[in-house]
Amino acid sequence: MITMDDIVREGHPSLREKAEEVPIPPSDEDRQLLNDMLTFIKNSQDEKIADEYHLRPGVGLAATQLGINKRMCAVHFEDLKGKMYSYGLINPKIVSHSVEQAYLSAGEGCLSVDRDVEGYVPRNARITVKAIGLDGKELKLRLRDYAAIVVQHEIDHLNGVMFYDHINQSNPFAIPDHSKPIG
Ligand SMILES: O=C(O)C[C@@H](Cc1ccccc1)[C@H](O)SCc1ccccc1
Ligand code: NI
Repeated sequence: MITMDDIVREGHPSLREKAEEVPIPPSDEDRQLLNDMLTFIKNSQDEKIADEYHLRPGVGLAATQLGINKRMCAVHFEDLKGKMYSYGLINPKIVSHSVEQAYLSAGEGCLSVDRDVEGYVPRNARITVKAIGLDGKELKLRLRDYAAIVVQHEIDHLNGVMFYDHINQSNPFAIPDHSKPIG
């Protein structure tokens, strides 16, 4: 079972590495790891389990946050309209995106960052992602707003990018052009 002890924190080199593509078809070991990552996120959202194992609630997790240099991430969340997203993504790739940007009004956090970092994180408002799913089949996701933000946060982790890299350092709450607040 993955717990917070398995999640590397700021300063760990894995968070700044570009992760390696996963060989396709994914091995049973890789699929098991990705399933364990998805289970961690679900557990982190279960009050009883999260309390018992001291899990920080999360909506996504990337393999690089476990110190594992593989292009895999998992997401499990409801968007602001109540639509459920629950995916293990292998070799995810953003194949197209909107010019329009979006940012979470509350800013972002990270399970690998044990501090609050204030400021807006501008991201693409709409993205199309291609990946291999947990079942080993190709999948294509068209995501917008909150869902697009979560998946971009995770794909960033696979490229060694942290959410605060996107924050305007001279004015963290500057509203980027062509961007809209979410939440
Ligand atoms: O560190 C991670 O990758 C997991 C993040 C993902 C994330 C944070 C902010 C915005 C989009 C994605 C954790 O989920 S941070 C904690 C959290 C929990 C619920 C909702 C938002 C953020
Ligand atoms: Ni993160």
